[in-house]
Amino acid sequence: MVTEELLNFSVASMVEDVLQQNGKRLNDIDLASRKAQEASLRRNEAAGWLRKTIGVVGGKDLPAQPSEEEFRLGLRSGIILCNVLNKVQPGAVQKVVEMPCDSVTIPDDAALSAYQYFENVRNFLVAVEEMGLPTFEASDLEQGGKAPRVVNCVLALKSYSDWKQGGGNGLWKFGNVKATPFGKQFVLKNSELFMNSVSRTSSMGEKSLDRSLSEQISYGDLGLENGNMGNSSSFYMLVRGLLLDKKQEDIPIIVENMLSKVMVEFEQRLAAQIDQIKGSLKDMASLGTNECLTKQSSIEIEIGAPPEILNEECSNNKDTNEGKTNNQIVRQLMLLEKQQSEIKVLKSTIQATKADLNFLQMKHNEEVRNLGTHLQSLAHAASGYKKVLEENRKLYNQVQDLKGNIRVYCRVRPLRRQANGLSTVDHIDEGNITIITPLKYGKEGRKSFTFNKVFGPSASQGEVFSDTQPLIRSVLDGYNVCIFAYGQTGSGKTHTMIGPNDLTEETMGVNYRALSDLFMISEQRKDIISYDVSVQMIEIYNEQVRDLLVTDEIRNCSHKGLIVPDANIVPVKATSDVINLMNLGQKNRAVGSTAMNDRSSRSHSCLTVHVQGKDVASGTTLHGCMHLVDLAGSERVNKSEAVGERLKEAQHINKSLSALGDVISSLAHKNSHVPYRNSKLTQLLQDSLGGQAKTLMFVHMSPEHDAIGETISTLKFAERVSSVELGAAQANKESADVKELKEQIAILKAALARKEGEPMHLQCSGSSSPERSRLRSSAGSSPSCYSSRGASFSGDHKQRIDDLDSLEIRNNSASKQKRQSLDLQDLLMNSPPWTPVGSPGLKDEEKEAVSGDWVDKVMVNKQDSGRSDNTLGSWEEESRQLPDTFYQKLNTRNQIVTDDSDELEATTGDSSEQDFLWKPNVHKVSNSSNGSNLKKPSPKQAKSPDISRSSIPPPPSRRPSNGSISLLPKTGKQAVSSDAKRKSGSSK
Ligand SMILES: Nc1ncnc2c1ncn2[C@@H]1O[C@H](COP(=O)(O)OP(=O)(O)OP(=O)(O)O)[C@@H](O)[C@H]1O
Repeated sequence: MVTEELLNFSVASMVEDVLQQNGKRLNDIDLASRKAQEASLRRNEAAGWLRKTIGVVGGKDLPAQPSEEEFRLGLRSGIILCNVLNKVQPGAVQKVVEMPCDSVTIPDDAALSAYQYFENVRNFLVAVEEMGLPTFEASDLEQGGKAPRVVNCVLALKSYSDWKQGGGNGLWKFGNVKATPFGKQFVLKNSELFMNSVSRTSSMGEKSLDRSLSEQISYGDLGLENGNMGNSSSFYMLVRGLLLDKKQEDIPIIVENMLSKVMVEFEQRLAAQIDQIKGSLKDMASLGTNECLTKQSSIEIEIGAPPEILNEECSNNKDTNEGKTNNQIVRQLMLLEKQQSEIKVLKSTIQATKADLNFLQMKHNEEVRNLGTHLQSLAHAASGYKKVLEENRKLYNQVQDLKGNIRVYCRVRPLRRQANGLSTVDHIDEGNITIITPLKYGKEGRKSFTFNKVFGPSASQGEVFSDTQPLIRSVLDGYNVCIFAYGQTGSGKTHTMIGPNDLTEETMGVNYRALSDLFMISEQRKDIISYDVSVQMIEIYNEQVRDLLVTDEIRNCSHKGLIVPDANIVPVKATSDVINLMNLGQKNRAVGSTAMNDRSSRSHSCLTVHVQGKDVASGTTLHGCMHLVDLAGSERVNKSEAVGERLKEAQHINKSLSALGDVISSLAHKNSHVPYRNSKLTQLLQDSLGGQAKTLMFVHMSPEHDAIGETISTLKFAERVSSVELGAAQANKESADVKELKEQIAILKAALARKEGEPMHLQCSGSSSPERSRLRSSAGSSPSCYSSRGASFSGDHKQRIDDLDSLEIRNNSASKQKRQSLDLQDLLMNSPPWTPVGSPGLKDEEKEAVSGDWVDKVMVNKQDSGRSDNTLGSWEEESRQLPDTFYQKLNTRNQIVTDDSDELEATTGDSSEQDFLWKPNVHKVSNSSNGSNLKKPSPKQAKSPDISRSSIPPPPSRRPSNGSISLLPKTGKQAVSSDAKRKSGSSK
């Protein structure tokens, strides 16, 4: 419904305005032509409708577009009219008199039968009148009659018929005629023509006008109904006033004109109104969506029409852009509304999805928590498993240590670039390595080796060293340790032991790290034990031992063969000292370029670290020694393309390495004879391989395919090495009491010497080769001069002496201890029975002798006293002659708790010649109540070849007859002076 505000005019008032404005002008309209045209159109319409209703045959007498005359003639019989009426309103004319002949053929002037004429037309007019339709006079069908009246009647009937066909609902809008067939109908006579005119206008096909008029009337009706009839009477009066003085025929045209004006006015006002609405809509669009929609719906309510109608109204202005915009806005609003409802749906979907997600997340979190717990338990189990593995490994190593096995760690060098990424290593697993072998080496093309540990190509220097650390601790605990690197040339031995050329803290090798650790631990223990550390560095080059710690030129350590004690032994206080020394040693080392390695070591190098510790509280001393050996690499001379000097070097290297192989093989088979003396290298390593040292071998392998032959033989050799049992290592410790006892012995010796009455230095200088003599004399009786090989050695006596011709390896602390112990034995052997214990009155030089080369002096003294040719019998004899008080003294000291070096066993080997094998723990002199105290040898013991069971040393008869001087460890200067001494001795 359009309110006054929105549609701010009523149809009635508008019509009134138009009528008032235009009423006067209507009179001026020239209606003549229009009247004729109008009459013709109406007639044609009436004729056409009649023909159509009655059919072409029934209406054959009436042309489609008849003239006025033709129209009159066609209808004058009344037959067409009656039949049409009956079609529209069946039974309206009860009886239609048909003409005996075709009415057209009857001439106009021929008189129709009165019956025909009267009956049909009269019946028609009566029926029409009863229907309330406009009628005409029967005479209007006669010549000179008023045909337009007939036309009006027909068109009214048509109008009625249309209304009826449209359903006949409500009022017949043109006449208020009730659609009752025959009842009296009230017809407003005054409006009759007006209505007919309207009907006519409608039937003229002016559809748009008709529709507009209908709508106007509809709206008009609404206006009237709405009570805007305050001026309806004036509107009525106005119309009546306008039409009153008009001829009846002119009225339709006047009304029509008026209506046209009304229409124009109405359209103008409506357009203005729509513009106003559009403005409102634009405002709404600029407002929020919700307000917009609210406003839109309020407008819809007010207008009383759905948006489609509004759209339709707007579409009337299609040609204007504004109309389009309006359409768009409305559409957008609808779209917005639709979107809003969709958004609502989406929101609820999102809410549901969110709830689902929360649930899923909760579940997920729960699962993650469960997994976490599970994982934790797994990790716990895994760490437990790892711990067990680690424990197993430790236990295994402990068992190995107890058995004295040589530990073997395998290290694989990274592939060379030229190898194209093809490695012979299949996989590495803790202590196992599997290599891919050519078919000839194994059925499967795979071969596995087991070692204490295997390091892959990516293992860092730190990782490699970490498993070596416990050994370093052992050195400080008084053990002898040997770490040596073995492997084919170029397999990474020097890299492991020293590091690459460009040394950094990360790339430092075992040597540096070991020394660094040594100092670190000694620093940590300094409140309990004070340590002295000294270093030697030698190399074996072409079967010659050379001192590497010399600043001028590398020199052989001996004029004849090599005597290692002559090598510089340099005290060191800090890692930096060691680094400097090692750098010097490395510089002096024989290195050459081969086809296999740019920086190939052409010698075996050995860095020896001596550690002496003294327990601050108890005074107990310990001696540890560590050999760090970087062997020269084995090489196939054809591969290394060695010629000349290099070839000679290679031959020496290979020879010494094969000698090492022989030694290992003998040890593995527990042969009684081990061929140590076959090379300088095996002599050097004799302590470590045959003694009680803790020995570790780093076996290196090159992963390239062309090295597979060497790799397999290297790994096989390493496996054999790992099977060698050396016996459990023992710490070299001696108590303060033992030390004291030794001092007493020294005093005794000094006293003895004094008693002999000969100045020792004279005897000493009189010796043609004192060192050799000493070595020879002591070799048979004591291992004291064999420094690090100290406690145990095998091989025949002759061999030992021969070994000494060429090599004397600097004694370590353990051997010093042994020597001291054996000095006691010497004393026992050589002291005359009358020698008083603890002879008083030592002179200053005697005291000096005690603290210095007392062993040499004593030995020389003994030798010169003519006892060097002692036989076993005479030695026993002499031993027995020792006063009981001496043994009492020893036993009352009750403190001769010695380590391995004090416990010795002389035994006969399988060889024809008598071997002396010094073994640990055979005899222990202890203060335990039932312990075996040092006793005077019984005659039985003396005779028995099982002298080894006695704590008494081997017979002096084994000693060389000539005098000898055994050298104690000396530091740099001492070594040089000793060397000079030796030289002068030899020249004599
Ligand atoms: N673990 C490693 N990581 C990186 N490079 C390595 C490793 N091992 C060895 N190399 C490199 O391989 C080359 C040969 O190594 P190295 O000189 O140590 O071999 P070698 O066994 O001592 O040889 P030779 O017996 O001929 O003296 C060197 O350039 C070295 O830096």
